[in-house]
Amino acid sequence: MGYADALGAEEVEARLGQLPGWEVEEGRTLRRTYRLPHLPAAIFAVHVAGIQDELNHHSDLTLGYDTLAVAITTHAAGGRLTGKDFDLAARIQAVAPGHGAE
Ligand SMILES: C[C@H](O)[C@H](O)[C@H]1CNC2=NC(N)=NC(=O)C2=N1
Repeated sequence: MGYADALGAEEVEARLGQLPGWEVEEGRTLRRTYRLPHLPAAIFAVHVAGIQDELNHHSDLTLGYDTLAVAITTHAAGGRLTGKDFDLAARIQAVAPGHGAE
């Protein structure tokens, strides 16, 4: 199985278990909305954008007044979930506390 092949339901659940606060929508999209009450959400968005370019894997980001909503799927897998989606989410999750994102 290649790295960008769609994951099975069991593997999706296992990997989701490592990402508190994230949810899977319709088995196809990995989502989390962060709230940033103290620091600018836009700075967090720029940091996320840099990680995405480094990984060459990109989410849809929605910037709000004090929120950043992240939605991740793999277009090359027909909009299904792959290991790349979970790896990106884990990288975002790792830097979120430094931005006061909760
Ligand atoms: C050519 C380049 O590798 C592709 O377009 C990449 C870029 N970022 C991507 N991001 C996501 N989420 N899915 C993709 O299939 C994808 N493909």
